[in-house]
Amino acid sequence: MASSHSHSIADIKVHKPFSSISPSCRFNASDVVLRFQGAKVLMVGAGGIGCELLKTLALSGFHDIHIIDMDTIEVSNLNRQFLFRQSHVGQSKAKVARDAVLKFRPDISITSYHANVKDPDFNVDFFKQFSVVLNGLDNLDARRHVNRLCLAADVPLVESGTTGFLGQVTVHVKGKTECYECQPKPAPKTYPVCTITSTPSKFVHCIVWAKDLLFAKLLGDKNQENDLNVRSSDAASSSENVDDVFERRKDEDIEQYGRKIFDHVFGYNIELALSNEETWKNRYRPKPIYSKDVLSEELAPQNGNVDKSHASDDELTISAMASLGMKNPQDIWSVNENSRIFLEALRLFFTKREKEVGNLCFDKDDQLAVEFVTAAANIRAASFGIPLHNLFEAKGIAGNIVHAVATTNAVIAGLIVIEAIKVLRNDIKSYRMTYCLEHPSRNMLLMPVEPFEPNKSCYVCSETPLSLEINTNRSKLKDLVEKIVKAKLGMSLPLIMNASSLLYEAGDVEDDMVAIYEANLEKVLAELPSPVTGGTMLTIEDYQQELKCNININHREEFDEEKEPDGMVLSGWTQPVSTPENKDKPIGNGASTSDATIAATESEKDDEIGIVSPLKKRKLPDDSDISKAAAETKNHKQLQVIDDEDDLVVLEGNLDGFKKRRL
Ligand SMILES: Nc1ncnc2c1ncn2[C@@H]1O[C@H](COP(=O)(O)OP(=O)(O)OP(=O)(O)O)[C@@H](O)[C@H]1O
Ligand SMILES: [Zn+2]
Repeated sequence: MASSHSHSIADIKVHKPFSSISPSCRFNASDVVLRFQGAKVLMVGAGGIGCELLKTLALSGFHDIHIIDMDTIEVSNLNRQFLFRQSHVGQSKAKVARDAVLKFRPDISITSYHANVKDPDFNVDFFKQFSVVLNGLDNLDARRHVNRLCLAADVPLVESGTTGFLGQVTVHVKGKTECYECQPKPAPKTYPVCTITSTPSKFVHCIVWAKDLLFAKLLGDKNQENDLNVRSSDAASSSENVDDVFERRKDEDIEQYGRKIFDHVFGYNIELALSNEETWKNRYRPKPIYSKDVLSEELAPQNGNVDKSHASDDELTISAMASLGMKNPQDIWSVNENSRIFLEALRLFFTKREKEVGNLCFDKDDQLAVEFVTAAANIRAASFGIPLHNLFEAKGIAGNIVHAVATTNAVIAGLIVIEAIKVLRNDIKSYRMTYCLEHPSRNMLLMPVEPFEPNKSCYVCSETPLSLEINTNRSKLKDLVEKIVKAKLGMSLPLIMNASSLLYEAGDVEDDMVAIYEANLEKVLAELPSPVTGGTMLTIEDYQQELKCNININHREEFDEEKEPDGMVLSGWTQPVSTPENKDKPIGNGASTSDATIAATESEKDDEIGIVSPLKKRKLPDDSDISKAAAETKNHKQLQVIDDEDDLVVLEGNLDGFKKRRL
């Protein structure tokens, strides 16, 4: 490798893989190699992006890579997580990924951790040992956690995400660029409970009802609050405790029980709802459906006539479709077929998976659960005049599935490594956040944008994020409240890692007082949306009514949709914030879709994730910026697409004299 760098050649160990990418790279090669050798890299996530990333890092000359992933390999990962094979199913992703890469790069060091990155072992000191952290995660919660640890440890973070054809890579360096949380990340779309329980108008509403209410009520934790019966319990006669309907009596035949549930939720509840004329003045009036109307007694006799020979005893393969001889997940079932699947799935849960009943959570990889939810959603859809969907579609909606595209992951992994190299070179001026687009924009498929500066009012990375005004004359109380609020709102970096346990100094305040304030504050703070996006006044009173303190929180700016560029809306990452449907509801923390609120990401065809056109550009480079960026990356391999032709064309090498290569 030709180099005029001042290090002696003996210092420079040139690695074949690196030399193979270096000719088109404007980095000073020897400098980078040296840094690579000393660089200790932490990767979080060994999934779709992670597998690509580990391979690219290893082939780019990185020598010391640590990788954390909490998952084991599933069959559904094999189509794109190419380091894994069928025989690895059930094994640790981090470990198998490590072993696979060591086979072709035996001379490097890869350390794997089969663990949750939120484990306390991965603390600030652990993070401090790394030169850069690279995220290949799939959820907001873990991303936030890593962001905060990187800030606390002062280690640069390269963050990434993909959804189908869309992808994003961003660089977060404390004090230099915005942190991952400088811009609030909107929560998954939520639906008002009444839309779900009473007035569904889209298939996704029926799916949410079937999954989060009916499935949860019949098969999940009985102690969880559940709005399934919200309407009927309002109107129910006092003679019947409606909750008893869902309990299976000891002597009750499973077929009888299934029909009782069916008639209650699809028949009786709809009739009750219809009794409120006001609701239906401007709406489609739903039709009650009773089992006797859609199923003849012979079709589903008391003891069942189904062919059970198909049903396997392996939990995740027990299938109502198999047991009814229905094979194609892309067939749309009739109401009769949906009703048979509904009853059969319920029967199979209560007979073959009895032990799990009461503990089940919906899982898109659980065949029987998907069948049950598909059937229940379809019967409800039929009742409300909503078009029925097949199992494949219903599964996609229920599991918020946007099919992963392996190529996007590979492109994003490459970009992560490019940014990591810039970070190691401390080449701040050339940091870019890069968007991978579904359709080329201004002839570009990859859209580089200069990173933002830190948001001065970001409550995570700025020094004085929230102003607290505490009106109390007892300074100890003031301290305590401040600490608790800090811990709860995540304002102080090391403390937020312990958000669940409140921090106070022993001896400051008496224990019983602390307990009282804790309880009271927990309650108040729990109501705060997080991240906070609107002005809120907290009033905290202690139980003894002796003290009163008001906390006035000056919130950072509201999320500005205008700043988000076209089409860059990633599930669980960057999404539009509010829709008329949910604008009155507080925005949750987006970390989970399984909490008490009914949440789902809209993924119906007519409203697909990622195609959000009304949004304006964020801080896109103007044409001169683009040519500047192009000039800066002149010698890089460029991946671009010409959009005036249908064929995908890759521009290779230097942009001045590029040659087109047809794919
Ligand atoms: N808190 C966490 N600690 C460690 N690893 C995590 C954490 N959260 C997510 N991950 C890992 O991040 C990876 C994300 O990869 P990816 O987006 O490809 O998801 P997947 O679970 O492999 O695939 P899919 O969800 O599409 O079936 C997963 O392997 C997951 O285990
Ligand atoms: Zn920030």
